[in-house]
Amino acid sequence: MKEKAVTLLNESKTARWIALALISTTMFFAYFFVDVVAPLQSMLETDYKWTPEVFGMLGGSEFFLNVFAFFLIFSGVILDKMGIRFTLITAGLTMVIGAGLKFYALTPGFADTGFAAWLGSFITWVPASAKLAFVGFAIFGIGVEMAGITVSKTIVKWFKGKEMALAMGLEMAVARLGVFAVFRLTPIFAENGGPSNSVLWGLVFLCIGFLLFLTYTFMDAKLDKQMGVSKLTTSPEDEFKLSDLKKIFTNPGFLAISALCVLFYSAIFPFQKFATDMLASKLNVDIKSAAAYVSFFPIGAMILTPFIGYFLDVRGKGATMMIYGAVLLTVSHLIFALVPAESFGVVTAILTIVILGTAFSLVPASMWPSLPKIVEDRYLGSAYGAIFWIQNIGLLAVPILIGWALTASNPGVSEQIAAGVEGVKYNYTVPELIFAGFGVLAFILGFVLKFVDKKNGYGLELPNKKK
Ligand SMILES: C[C@H](NC(=O)[C@@H](N)CCCCN)C(=O)O
Repeated sequence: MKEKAVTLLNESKTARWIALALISTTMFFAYFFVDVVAPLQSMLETDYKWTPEVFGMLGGSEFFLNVFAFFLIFSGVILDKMGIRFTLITAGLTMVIGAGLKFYALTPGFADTGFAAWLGSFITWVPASAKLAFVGFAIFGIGVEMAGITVSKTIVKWFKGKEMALAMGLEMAVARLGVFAVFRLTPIFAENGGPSNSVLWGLVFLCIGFLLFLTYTFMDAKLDKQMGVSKLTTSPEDEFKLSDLKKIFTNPGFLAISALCVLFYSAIFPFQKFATDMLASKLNVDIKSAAAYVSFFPIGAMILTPFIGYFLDVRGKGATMMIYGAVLLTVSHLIFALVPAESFGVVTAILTIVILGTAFSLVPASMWPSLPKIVEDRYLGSAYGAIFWIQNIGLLAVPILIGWALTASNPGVSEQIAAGVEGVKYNYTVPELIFAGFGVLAFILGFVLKFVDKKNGYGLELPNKKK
């Protein structure tokens, strides 16, 4: 009897783009929540007595448990052991719980409790609301990074051998749109109810995101059923083993790409936190205008990333793209560092941001689809977890390094600002040179990656799409 051939769900273009839309929309909401209070620094200072230091600590708390309690490593292992559906639901719930705690920290309901009084009784320069918000944001941080690695593995599952880099590029573009949306929407939400209203909206969005993840799991279950994936069909050699972690951390391709990743992202995300003040000081404009220039950065990356992804799918050249990205990263930070303020106008600022935005498209668009070429599928989740963990160490440490370098290279400036002296500004030459230094190291690592690729035949320069 002739067996009926089953057309897999991921062979249907419509089905795989619907799957992508479901998980990407949740990442939009997740990235929205990451920066939900970013534009509200002064409101938080007035309404909740959060000093700039306290505000800065909130950013670090997102990475705290992932780095120090190794949650990102656990998340990768959970993903490989328990599968995509379980991990997506866990990630979605963790984000909602963490966000809920952060919202509660900002409500009068919490401020009136004995718990708040107790939290406020030690390390008194950090208000109780901030302490609870740190805990909530650290829990949310576990969820958002877990979601990030699971979404990457999901895209590989649906798009490998097809439009994989384009799909990853589109997912990142949608996530970057979330960062843009936050700068537009959060101030409006806060005008009608303060920072807690903005966080409440972020929480509502995350609940919708959780439902989208849940909807996706039905598609995932159907695909697995068609593929015949079950505990019975998975042979022991296909299963993830804890010893695979050793394989990941001794894989030369993984080590090279992780080092490139931490260096590159250390000159991107931490830069974003300082960029507004840096441009305001260099251009001698107010914070609002400087922030408007900086908002071109995620938007530029958002527009370019899918195009670069498409190019990588049909033409390849992933490792070369990462080298070009590192060059552009270095050039843009050198311009910020070395062009004197007298010759640095708005046009130079926007052009430099466009160069940086191009780097921010080239490297992520080629880096994330490269990992499945370097490691085996059965431990791909752990590999994404491990690379994010290494990256998170940089994202936690570099803002502290930059803050320290800024203070050390501008003696007396913070004291004058605190005393209300008008017209005093930081000079960002040293921090910008540090960012440029990361770019130079990333450039060297790009060549190391190209070398190990040639030696081990990963195929990083080959197109993703099978003809
Ligand atoms: C896909 C990649 N995501 C990450 O690198 C995350 N580990 C960090 C997200 C931090 C958000 N502030 C990316 O967005 O390029």
